Amino acid sequence: MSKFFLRKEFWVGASPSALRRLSPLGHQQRLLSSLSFATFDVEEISGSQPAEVHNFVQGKWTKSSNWNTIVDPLNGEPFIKVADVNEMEIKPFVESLSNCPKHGLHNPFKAPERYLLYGDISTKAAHMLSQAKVSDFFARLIQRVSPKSYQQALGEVYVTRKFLENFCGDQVRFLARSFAVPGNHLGQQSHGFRWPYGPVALVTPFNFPLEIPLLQLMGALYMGNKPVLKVDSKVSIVMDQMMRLLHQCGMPVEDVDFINSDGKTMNKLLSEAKPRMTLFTGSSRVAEKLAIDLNGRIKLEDAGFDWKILGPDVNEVDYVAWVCDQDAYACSGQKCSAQSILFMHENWAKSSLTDKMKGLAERRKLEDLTIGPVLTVTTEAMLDHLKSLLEIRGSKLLFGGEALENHSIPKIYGALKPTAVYVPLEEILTEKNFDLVTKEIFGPFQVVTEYKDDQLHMVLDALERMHAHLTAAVVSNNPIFLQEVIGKSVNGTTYAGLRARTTGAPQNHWFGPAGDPRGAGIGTPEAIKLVWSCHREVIYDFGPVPRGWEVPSST
Ligand SMILES: NC(=O)c1ccc[n+]([C@@H]2O[C@H](COP(=O)([O-])OP(=O)(O)OC[C@H]3O[C@@H](n4cnc5c(N)ncnc54)[C@H](O)[C@@H]3O)[C@@H](O)[C@H]2O)c1
Repeated sequence: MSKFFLRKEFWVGASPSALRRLSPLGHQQRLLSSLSFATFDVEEISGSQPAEVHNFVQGKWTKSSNWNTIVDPLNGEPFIKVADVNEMEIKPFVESLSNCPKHGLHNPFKAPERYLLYGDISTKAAHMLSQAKVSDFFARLIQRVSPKSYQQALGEVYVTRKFLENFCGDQVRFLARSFAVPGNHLGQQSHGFRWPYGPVALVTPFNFPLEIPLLQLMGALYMGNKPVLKVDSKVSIVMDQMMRLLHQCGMPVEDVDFINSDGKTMNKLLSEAKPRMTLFTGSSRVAEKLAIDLNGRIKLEDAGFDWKILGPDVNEVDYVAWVCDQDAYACSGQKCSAQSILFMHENWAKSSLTDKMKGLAERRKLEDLTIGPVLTVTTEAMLDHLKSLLEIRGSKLLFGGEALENHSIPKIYGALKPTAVYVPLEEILTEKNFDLVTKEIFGPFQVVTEYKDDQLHMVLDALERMHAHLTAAVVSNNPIFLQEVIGKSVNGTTYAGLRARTTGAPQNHWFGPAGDPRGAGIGTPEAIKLVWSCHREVIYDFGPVPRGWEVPSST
């Protein structure tokens, strides 16, 4: 994350309440410039003034019989009420989806002007997000529900805006570019088209409340589908506001339904509405269940146990230590691409790398949210995991390993200092320890290990045995080393070279797992086409029938 972000010193030392006021705009200016699409002032959401999140179905905002109360992750105050649809209330959503035919809302033979419409909507939405008061609104809203530093939250808004800019003008129709191949005789030609699935569903997690749902939603719409969107209720307030912005930018109200519910109700909706395709982003546990329930009509972006290998060539130790710190601990480790395990060549182990990583980790503080609440793993669970790892022979705590202090983060969430634990490579590979060591802890937690030249095959064996193949980094400028590691691994998004990282996921490169036919992608034209459209071949065969043609004998 780079220069477009705020100067770092601007944030250092800010108290949580001061942080609320700190943004490029400042509190006063923000109050003066209320936003036409927004239904609240982001700074005013509190226990005494809770914000509401509604559902959107069949062209209208609706409430439901129950409210799900979300607590402020920084102080436990109930601060957001989400209209929670229960299993008896899903009918309008099922009906709405079933109104969309399999051939979609548009395709190359139907309503092609909608490709242009979505180019226009993207232009307008990108323009709105380029306004400082709008990007600040979304960055602050993200921070309130999924606490991360302002730079990280603004980075999410920035990537979203750049994605929209990429699909302005004619770029949406170029996504549906077809190709033709000459046939066997005059009048025959085969054409390959990108075809929508029609009714589709999109389920997304809490950690990127804007970027993941918006990028996938627009991809679905660009290709001619009608999606029902479900975002984790803890953070769905962000897409509630984004839906309103998109409506203002001209998105037809019938095009997207937006539901707030628990996982069980969503599971029922999917089973009843039978979307032709579902994109699921979240844990592997739910992903595998849905794959069965939906008979395989699903694409997945699931868990990440992401690895980084430092090759034998040691260079730029400060830089590599900083990237390790960002990869493991930015967003309190709650990126699916977060560095979960670091394999250091012994040359790096002899350098000052881990000391520098420790120093950088210790700079992180709750005041500026460079470390903060962990929304799906409790402190106790993380400390228990650490304890189990420390029981492995030869393992040791490198740094962290303690709960955060002096905070009001509610007990349902986790609060842990950035933690690294060393486990010997030989021990990682044992049958007894492997699953434990390679368990994804969705928090500020990483395993560190060391290998020698003649142990690279053991590192490669560990990669082969892992279940998730999302992101990876091979930190080396030695092409032979890179060739060896890349050639013997599968991760879908692999960074290679001295500056390699595991996180980042900007809009300009593919992000997604590999090695699984159900694997989805996000961000690029290729990702959109793969996830949100299928291939249809139309073979034109106009004739003429050759002069003098006669009925041949049967074959
Ligand atoms: N691969 C990626 O691109 C990517 C991106 C972000 C997060 N993740 C992964 O997501 C996980 C963290 O998110 P989480 O723990 O909140 O995930 P989760 O699987 O618990 O929840 C994800 C979403 O699924 C919904 N859900 C839960 N059960 C459901 C069911 N039975 N049917 C339908 N929907 C259901 C939830 O309400 C939520 O909206 C981590 O494993 C992380 O690696 C992956």
